[in-house]
Amino acid sequence: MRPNLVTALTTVLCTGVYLWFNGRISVAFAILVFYGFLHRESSVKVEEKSQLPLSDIQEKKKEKHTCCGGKGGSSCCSSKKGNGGSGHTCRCGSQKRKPIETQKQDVDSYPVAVDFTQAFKPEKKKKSRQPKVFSKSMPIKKQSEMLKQDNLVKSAMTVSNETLLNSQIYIFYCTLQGAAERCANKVMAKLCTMKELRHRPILVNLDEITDIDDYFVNIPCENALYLMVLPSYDTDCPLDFFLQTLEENFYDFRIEKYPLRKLVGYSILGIGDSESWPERFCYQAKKADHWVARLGGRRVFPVGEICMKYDGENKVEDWTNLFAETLKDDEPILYEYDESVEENEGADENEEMVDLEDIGNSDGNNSTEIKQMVAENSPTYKTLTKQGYSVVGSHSGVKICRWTKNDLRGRGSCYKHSLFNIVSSRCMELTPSLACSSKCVFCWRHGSNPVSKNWRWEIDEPEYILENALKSHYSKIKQMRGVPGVKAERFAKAFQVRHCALSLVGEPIMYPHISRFISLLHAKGISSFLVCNAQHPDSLANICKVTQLYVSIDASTKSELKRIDRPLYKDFWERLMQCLDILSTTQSHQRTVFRLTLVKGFNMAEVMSYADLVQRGKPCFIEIKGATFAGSSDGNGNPLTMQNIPFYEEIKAFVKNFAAELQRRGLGYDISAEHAHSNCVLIASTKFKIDGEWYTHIDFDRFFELLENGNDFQPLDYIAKTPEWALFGNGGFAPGDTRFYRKNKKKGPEQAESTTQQAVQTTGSIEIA
Ligand SMILES: Cc1cc2nc3c(=O)[nH]c(=O)nc-3n(C[C@H](O)[C@H](O)[C@H](O)COP(=O)(O)O)c2cc1C
Ligand code: SF4
Repeated sequence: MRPNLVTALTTVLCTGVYLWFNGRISVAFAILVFYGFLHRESSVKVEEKSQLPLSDIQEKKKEKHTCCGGKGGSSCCSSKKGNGGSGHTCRCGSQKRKPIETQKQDVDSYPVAVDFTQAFKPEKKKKSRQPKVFSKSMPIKKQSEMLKQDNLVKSAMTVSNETLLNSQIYIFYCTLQGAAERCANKVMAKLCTMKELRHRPILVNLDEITDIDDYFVNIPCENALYLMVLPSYDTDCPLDFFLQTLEENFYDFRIEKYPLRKLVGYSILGIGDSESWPERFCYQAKKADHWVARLGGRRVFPVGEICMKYDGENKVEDWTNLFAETLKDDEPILYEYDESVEENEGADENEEMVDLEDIGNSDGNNSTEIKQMVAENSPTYKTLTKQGYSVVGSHSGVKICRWTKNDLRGRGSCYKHSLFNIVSSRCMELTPSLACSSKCVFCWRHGSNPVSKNWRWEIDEPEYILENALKSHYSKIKQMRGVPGVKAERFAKAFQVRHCALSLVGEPIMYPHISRFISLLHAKGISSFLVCNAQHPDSLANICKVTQLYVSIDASTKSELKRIDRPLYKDFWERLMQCLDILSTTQSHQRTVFRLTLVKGFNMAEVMSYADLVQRGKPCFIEIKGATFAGSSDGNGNPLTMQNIPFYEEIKAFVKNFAAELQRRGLGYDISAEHAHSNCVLIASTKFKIDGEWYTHIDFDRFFELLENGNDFQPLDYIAKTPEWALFGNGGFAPGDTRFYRKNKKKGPEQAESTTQQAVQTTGSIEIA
């Protein structure tokens, strides 16, 4: 039964009963009319409800019980008619509703979907837009910790713990042609006139620094401020190594993240040539600026970019004056680095990951990306050619050594003749890599040849190098025909090279195709003497058969080796140890030689630790030679003076001690041969002493025979007897040659030795073959 019918029947029944008991007709009529009115209202509502779907009905029921949370609106507990109602107060805390028109405007101006999930969380503190200012009292260490935590490394305001005027300014420069040095001196002169500066600036040639990390990982003092005067070169230059080191330090996980944060600040003055290199104008100064900032440096003055072509020095003066003014201002500085440089880094990294062998096989299209080691228009090229080198291709060099010239004139061969039977007039001195991974103090390099840990240049094919090296060598030999005293027979034979000393300068084993190159030499009947610096164990382990394999042992302890070789690798000592192990295992089939170059005051003190190295590497021979003078210490990064050059007597004393120590340990070595003229003595394994006679010489014909046979062979398989004149105690000068003495020098054994000393020293040259 429908509810309104029941109500109607009940109403009519009640009205009838009321009239039965004498009720008044007018009242009964009024009741019926009132009922009729109510019935009509409720029927409309029931009709409306019956037209809604069930879900909507349930929704409406829910709405009824929802609290508005104090916001008001259609679901408000106080609202009777939803959105249609107006003007009443919400009991659950809602404010008075706004008129509909105002509501409409608000809806338009808010996001359509509002996320209330955060609405009841505690309100977040708004991020301050003010840059952070580190107060002076905050220690630097704490600053850097804060920066790490806050990730606030790209941009922040900084002040230093020290005033700029109280800083110790270091003016670094790097130069090839002298302009940067002149500018650095100018800056120095200006700063020295500043009375407010409390410390006199210090001028430092970047190329003379033994270890860049001494300044760019560790800081020399607490109040250091760096100013760098840097040129740019689009060819290889020493600055490449500096920049590479900064970058490597940034990515080196062993190094504290922001080592240069300890600086009071830094600024860079770039010099270049905007007319000739518009695209790359001052690019290396900008790169240095980027990496110093990435390493935590605080730029106190913008990078100078000065074109030196016109009026450069005056512009440098203007920049310096502004820089000097800035030193008087200790206001906070915004720390930032240039992110655009970083964006390109990915590309660079990918380039570096290109397989070296692939580079060699490429069609040359990479030339825009991969530089030439020594490009024809580079300052290095000019320096090398001035010094008599012929640059072959882009990374190899040949030079006729002075012993080759001497031998052509019948004045004696180099020490390798008396020690091993190499004839100097038939020897070509060559390097397939002018670059090196060390900066030895006795090297001729004068700070201009490329340095790098690994190969990162274009690669020339071995065939090309050999063909052109021989051409260059022969053309230099040809020039000798007019020299007085040249012996016709030796001159003719000199056009058939029989030996190749792979040393000269640089590090030959860095050349990626070194084994192929050696095999080409052998195919032409040229014996190979490969000298390596014991820093590339992987290449050493893979090297092919060599006539004689040298490893330079320039010092016997880690600290001495660091001081004398100035190696680029941080793990240089471990690398040396690995190389020694390779010599005594994988490469024990080779005729191996330790080469010691003795430098007084650097590496002559210890024989015990040298003996340790011999015990480990078990070489066939130990060649001990006094260093020769490579020029003054004046500006070329070479700290040696004449005081560091040992006399032959000192060399002999060292060798005797050394041999005695080896014998005391029962290692089976003894002194065998010498070449007094070169301050050189040979200690050999007693395996090469057969029936009481030394066999340190090489039978070259036999060596090639064995190679051709293709079977494995050992050093003892191609030995020859050491001639009498070469044995230790006999001087090592070959009969048939005429000893040449300089004017006003007396003859005789003792005098001859000291004359040698003088002759070698006055030439200022260095024989490292
Ligand atoms: C081979 C060569 C390459 C150069 N490459 C650039 C270059 O890429 N960008 C630049 O701004 N200047 C370049 N320069 C100009 C030198 O940076 C400029 O002459 C500078 O003053 C040399 O400084 P230095 O005399 O101290 O070596 C180059 C100069 C030479 C000789
Ligand atoms: S010094 Fe070296 S390059 Fe010169 S002749 Fe001797 S081995 Fe050859």
